[in-house]
Amino acid sequence: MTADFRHFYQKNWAERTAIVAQQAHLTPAEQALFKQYYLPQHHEIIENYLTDYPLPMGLAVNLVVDGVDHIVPMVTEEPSVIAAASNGAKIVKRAGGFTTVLNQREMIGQIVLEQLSDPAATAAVIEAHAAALLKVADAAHPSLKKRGGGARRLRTRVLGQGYLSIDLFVDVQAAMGANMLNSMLEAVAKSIGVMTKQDALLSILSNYATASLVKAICDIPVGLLQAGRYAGKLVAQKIASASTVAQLDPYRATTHNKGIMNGIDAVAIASGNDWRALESGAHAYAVKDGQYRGMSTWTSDGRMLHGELELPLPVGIVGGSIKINELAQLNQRILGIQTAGDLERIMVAIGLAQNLAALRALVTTGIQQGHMHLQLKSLAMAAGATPEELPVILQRLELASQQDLATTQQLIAELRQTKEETDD
Ligand SMILES: CC(C)(COP(=O)([O-])OP(=O)([O-])OC[C@H]1O[C@@H](n2cnc3c(N)ncnc32)[C@H](O)[C@@H]1OP(=O)([O-])[O-])[C@@H](O)C(=O)NCCC(=O)NCCSC(=O)C[C@@](C)(O)CC(=O)[O-]
Ligand SMILES: NC(=O)C1=CN([C@@H]2O[C@H](COP(=O)(O)OP(=O)(O)OC[C@H]3O[C@@H](n4cnc5c(N)ncnc54)[C@H](OP(=O)(O)O)[C@@H]3O)[C@@H](O)[C@H]2O)C=CC1
Repeated sequence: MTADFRHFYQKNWAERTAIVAQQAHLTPAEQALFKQYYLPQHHEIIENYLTDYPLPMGLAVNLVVDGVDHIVPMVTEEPSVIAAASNGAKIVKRAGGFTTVLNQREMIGQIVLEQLSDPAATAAVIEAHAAALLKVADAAHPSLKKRGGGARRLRTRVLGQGYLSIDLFVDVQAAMGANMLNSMLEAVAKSIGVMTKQDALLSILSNYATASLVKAICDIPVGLLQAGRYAGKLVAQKIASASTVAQLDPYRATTHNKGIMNGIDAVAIASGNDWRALESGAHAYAVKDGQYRGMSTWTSDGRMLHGELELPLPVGIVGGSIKINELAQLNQRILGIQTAGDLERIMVAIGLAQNLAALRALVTTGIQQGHMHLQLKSLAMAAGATPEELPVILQRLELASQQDLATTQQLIAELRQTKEETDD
C-alpha cells in the first residue's frame, strides 16, 4: 500500500519516519538509526529532513603550499584517497612544495534574453548602459560593496538563434557568491526588461567560473620519484607519458580527472562547499579547447618532473551551509586559512598531489598494490598490531593464504609468543 505523501514536507519528524518505516517495512532497529544520526540543528538545512548521513573525515598531511605546511581535512568514503594525497604531497614537500597562482576571484552570472530580432543591437544598448546596470547590481546587495566587493563589469555574448547572454562579473569576497549573485542578476534583469522591453528567459550564476582560476605548480627532481625497483628518471618519463595519454584520450582523461577531483571534492565537503558546483566547472574547463582533456599536465626533461593544474575553484569560507556547519568552521582553523583564496590554493594543490600519487602508482606497481597494501595495513591495525609489529605482520600477511581478521590475530599472537621466548 503506497503511503500518502501529500504535503510530506509539512509533517513532523516522527510522522515522516513512521511513513518511511511503513513504506519500506523497516524493523524497529532499522528505524532507530534515524534517531541515532538525527541532528535537530540540521532540520532546516534541507527539505523533508530525516537524519544525518555521516561520512568519514581524515587528514592529509605533508602538504606545503607557497612555503606553508598544512594539514588538510578530507571527507571521503573511498580508501587510499587520503593516503594518496599525503603520498603525493610528501614527494612534493621534499622538492620544496607547491607554488600557486591566483589572479582574480570574480563570479560570473548570466541573464539570457531570447527571440531577439537583432541581438547585436540589443547588446549595444545594454553595453551603453553598463555603468548604470552595475549600480543596480550593487544596490541589490549593498553589504558586499561595503566589504570591498561588488559588481565589476558586464559583458554581452550573442549566442545565436536569437539568444543573448549578458554576463555580470562580481567580486564576492569571502563567499562562493551564488545566492548573492542570483539576487543581483534578478535586479539587473528587471532593469534590462524596462530598457529593452525584453523579459529575461532566465538569470542565474554560471558555474563555468573562468574568472576564478587558481593554479598549482610543482618541480620535482626525478630522484624523488623512485618507486621500488623503478628508477626515478623512468618513473618521471612514464608519468609524463600518462599525462600525454590523458591529453589525447577522453576515456583516460575522465579517470585521470576523477582522481584529481577525489582530492578536491573531499576538501570541498570538509570545508562546507558546494562540490557539485566545483565538479561541473572543473569538467567544463577540461573541454575549454573543444576536446575533453586531462585537467593537469606533467612533463619531464630527464632531471625534473614539472606538474601543473589550473582550475576554476570558486569556494567560500562564509555563507552557504558553512554558517551552520560547526565542523566546516573548525576545519578552516585546522587548514590555517584566512581567505577563500587560501582555500582555493590548498584545494588545487591537493588535486595535483592526488594526481601525482595516482599516476606514479599506475605506471609502476599498478594501483592495486597500494590498495591491497592499505587494506592489509588497516586489517593488521584492526587485529591489534602495534606500529612496531606492522612491518613484520604485513610481510607475513602478504604471504598468508588467507588474509582475514582471524589469520591476522593468529599471526600477531605467534609473533608475540616468539618475542617472549626470545626475551626470556
Ligand atoms: C596507497 C599508496 C599511498 C601507498 O604507497 P606506498 O609507496 O606503499 O606508501 P609508503 O608506505 O611508502 O608511504 C608513503 C606516504 O604515503 C602516505 N601513506 C601511505 N600509506 C598510508 C596510509 N595507510 N594512510 C595514510 N597515509 C599513507 C604517507 O604520507 C606516507 O608517508 P609516511 O607517513 O610513511 O612518511 C600509493 O600506492 C598511492 O598513492 N596510490 C594511489 C592511490 C590512489 O590514487 N587512490 C585513489 C583511488 S583510485 C582512483 O580513483 C584514482 C585513479 C587511480 O583512478 C586516478 C587515475 O586513474 O589517474
Ligand atoms: N549553481 C550553483 O552553484 C548554485 C549554488 N547555490 C548555493 O549558494 C550558496 C553559496 O551562495 P553564497 O551567496 O555564497 O551564500 P549566502 O547566500 O550565504 O551568501 C553569503 C553571505 O555571507 C555573508 N558574508 C559574511 N561575511 C562575508 C564576506 N567577507 N564576504 C562575502 N559575504 C559575506 C553575506 O551576508 P550579509 O552580506 O547579508 O552579511 C552574504 O550574503 C551555496 O550553498 C550553494 O550551494 C545556489 C544557487 C545556485
